[in-house]
Amino acid sequence: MSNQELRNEQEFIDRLYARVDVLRGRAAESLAGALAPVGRGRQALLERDVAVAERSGLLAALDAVDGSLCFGRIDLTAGGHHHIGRIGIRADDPELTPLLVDWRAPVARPFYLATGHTPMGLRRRRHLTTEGREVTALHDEILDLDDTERTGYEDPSGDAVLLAALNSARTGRMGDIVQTIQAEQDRIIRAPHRGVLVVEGGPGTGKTAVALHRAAYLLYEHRELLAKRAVLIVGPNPAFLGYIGEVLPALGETGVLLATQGELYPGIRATGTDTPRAAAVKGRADLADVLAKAVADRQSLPDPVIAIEHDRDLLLLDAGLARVARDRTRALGLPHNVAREHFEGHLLNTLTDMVAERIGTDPYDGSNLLDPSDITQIRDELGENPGVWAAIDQLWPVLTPQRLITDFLADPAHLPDGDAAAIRRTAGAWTPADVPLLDEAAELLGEDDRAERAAAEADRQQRIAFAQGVLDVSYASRTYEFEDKEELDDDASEVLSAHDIMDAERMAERQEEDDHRSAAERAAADRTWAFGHIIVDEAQELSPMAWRLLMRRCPTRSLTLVGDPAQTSQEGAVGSWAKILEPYVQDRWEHTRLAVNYRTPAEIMDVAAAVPRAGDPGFEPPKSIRATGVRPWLRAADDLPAAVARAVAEERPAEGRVAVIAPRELHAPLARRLEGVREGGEPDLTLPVVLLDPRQAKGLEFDVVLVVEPARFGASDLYVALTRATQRLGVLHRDPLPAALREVPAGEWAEG
Ligand SMILES: Nc1ncnc2c1ncn2[C@@H]1O[C@H](COP(=O)(O)OP(=O)(O)OP(=O)(O)O)[C@@H](O)[C@H]1O
Repeated sequence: MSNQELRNEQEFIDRLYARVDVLRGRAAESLAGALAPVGRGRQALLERDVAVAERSGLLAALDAVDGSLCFGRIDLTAGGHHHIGRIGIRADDPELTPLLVDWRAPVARPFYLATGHTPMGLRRRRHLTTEGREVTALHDEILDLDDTERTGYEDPSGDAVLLAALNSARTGRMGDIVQTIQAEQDRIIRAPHRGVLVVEGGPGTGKTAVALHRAAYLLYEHRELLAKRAVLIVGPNPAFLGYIGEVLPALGETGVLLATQGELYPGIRATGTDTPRAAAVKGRADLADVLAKAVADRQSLPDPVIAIEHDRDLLLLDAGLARVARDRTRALGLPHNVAREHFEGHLLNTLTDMVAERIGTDPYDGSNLLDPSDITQIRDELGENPGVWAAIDQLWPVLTPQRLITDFLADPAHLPDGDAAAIRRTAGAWTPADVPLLDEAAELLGEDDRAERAAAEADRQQRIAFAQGVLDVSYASRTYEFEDKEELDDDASEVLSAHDIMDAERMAERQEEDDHRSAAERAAADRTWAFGHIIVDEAQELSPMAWRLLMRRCPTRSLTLVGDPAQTSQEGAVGSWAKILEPYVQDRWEHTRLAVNYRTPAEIMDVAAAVPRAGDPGFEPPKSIRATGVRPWLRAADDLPAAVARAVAEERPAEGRVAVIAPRELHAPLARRLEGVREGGEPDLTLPVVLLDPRQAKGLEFDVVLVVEPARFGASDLYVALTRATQRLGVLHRDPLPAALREVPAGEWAEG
C-alpha cells in the first residue's frame, strides 16, 4: 500500500511538470510575441511593457521553482485534498482547476497551522520530498485522531522534515523555508498589518527567513501595487545580501532590490570606512539641522559690497540689498537649488531698480522718466551681464550634494569641536555613513531642473526631427519604387504613407518608452523612488540619519523591521523601536517576537548565553529547538594560527561550511596558515572555509564555527559570533578569556 502512495505522488508530480512544461513553452512564445512591434500610441506601448514584464516574470518564476515545485499536501476531513507548492499552477480545463496551490493562498494556510488540537478541517498533512522531478520521501501527520487509515509514511513526532532541514549541510546560501514554516512564523508572515511591523527575536529564531517570506507573501497578496513599486531589502553588508539573495527568486519573486546602506545613493559607491565615533556622529539626528545650517551658510551676503560693472558704470551691491533678496527667497521655503531661480529674479529686480533710478530719475522732481519697456530692456541687459551672474553664483551658488558634503566634511561647522574632529576628512572614499548625509543634502538642495528640462525638450525635438527624416526617406523611397511600376495602384500611396502608420512624434515617444528595466532596476537608479515595501534586516544597527533616508524611500510607511537589540554592535544606533519609529508613525506599529532558536543547538546556546547574561543577569536566550549531544570546546594555544589550522582540519565536515571568526588584526597570519582562505575584501561564503571578523558574521550561519581570541570582541559581537553554528563550535585563545566565558561552568564545555 505504501509503495502505491509513493507511486501516486510520483504520477501527480509527473502530471504537474508536464503542465509546467506546456506553460513554460507558452510563456516563452508569448514573450516573443509581446516583444514584437505593437500598434500606435502610448497606451499600446505601456501594455506591451506590462505584458513583457508579466511574461518574463512568469518564465523566471517557472525556471526558479523547477525541481522543487511541490512540497506538501493536505487531505480534508470533508474529502478531497490539495497539493501545495512554491507557486500556483492551474490545469488546462475550462474551469482552470487548481493543480497546485500557492503556499501563500488562504487554502494552504492549514498546512502551516493545523494541529491535532485544532485540525482546521484536515485529516492529514503530508510533506513531500523531491529530488528534481522524483519523489524521494513522504512524511505524514495524522490530524484527525478518529481516522484509522494509515499510509505507512507516518511521522509520529511531526518534525522529521524540519529537523532534517535544520541539520542539513549549509551551502553558503540561505534557502527558503516554505516547506516547514512554523505556526508562530506563519502568523508574522501573513500579518494583515500594512504599516510598520517589527520582528524581534534572539539569534537563529528565523527573523530573516520570516521577513523574506513576508515579502513574498505581500508580493502575492498585493501584486498589483507592489510589483510596480518594488520591494527594497536593506541588509548590513554585501556578503549578507549575497547570502539571502536567492531566497525570493527561489520563490518565484524577482521584484526585489537588495542593498546595503552604502548602496542607497545612486551613483555613489561607499567603499570607505569610518571610525565607530565618526559613524556615530554622522548618524546623529541633529546632523539634519547641522546640514540645513551648512546650506544656509552657502547663501552668503556681500562683505561689504560686490561691485558689478554695467554699462560703463559700477553697481554696488551691498549686504543690505542682497539680504532683502535672500530673505524673500528663503521665505518661499523651497530647497536651495530650486529656490535659486527666485533669488535670480529678486536680485535682477534689485539691480534693475538701481540702474533705473540712476539713469531715469528726473533731476527736477525726482520722478522716474522710464516707461515699462525701458525697464524690461534694462533687466534684459543686466541678464546678459556676466558680472551679474558671477554675483548670483557667489551669493546663491548651485550646489550638488557631493560638493556640499565634501565641503562640510573638510570643515565641519555647527558641531562641537570633538565631533567635528572625529568626522573631519579632506580626501578619501565615501563611507556608508556618508550616504544618509548625501541623501539629506539632496533633499535640502533639491534639483534645479530648468537646464535638464530644456535639454530634454531639445533632445525630444532632435529625435522628432530625426524620426521625421527617417520617415520621409522611407516614404520617398517606397513611393519611388512604386513609381517605377507600370501600373501604380491608386491606393498605393495611401497604403504606403508612413505618416499614416506612425507619425514622427509617436516614434520619438516610442523610443522613450522603450525601457524594459524591471521596477527593481529602475528603483536602483532613482534616488527619489518610493518603494511599495521595505524590509530592514539588522534594523537595530541603523542610525537616526539612516532612518530618515529609508522613511523618505517609503512614504506609505509599509515596512518590516528585523532585529535583535542584544546583537547591536554599532555605536550610535537608535536603541529602542519606539524611539526609532516615533517620529514617523508615532505608536502605530506592531511588535512581534520569535522565541525558538532553529539554528543553534542547545549545547552551544548554553555557552553563548553567558555573554549577554554577564551584563544582564536575567537575560533569557531563545530556546533551541534541538540538541546535538555535542558540546562546544575550548582550547588555549601559544601558536594560535597553527592551532586554528589544526582545528579546521579536524572539524571540517565532508559537506558544509566552516567559519573562522577572528579579530581583523589576526586575519593575515591566519590566512597564511589556512589553505584556500582569502583575507580581506568581501568573503565568498560558498567556499568550504571562510575567515570573517565578527561584524561580517552578522546574520550568517555555518555548520562549524571557530571563534578566535574572544577577549578582543565587544560583548554583542561575541554573542553574534558564538551563535553562528548549526552543528559545532570551538573557541581558541591565547589571551585570557573574557570574564563572561570564564563564568561558564566547566561542564558546559566538551571535556579535554
Ligand atoms: N521554519 C523553519 N524551517 C526550516 N528552517 C528554519 C525555519 N525557521 C528558521 N529556519 C532556519 O534557521 C536558521 C536561522 O534563521 P535566520 O537566519 O532567519 O534567523 P535570524 O533570527 O535572522 O538569526 P540572527 O539574528 O542570528 O541572524 C536559518 O537557517 C533558517 O533557514
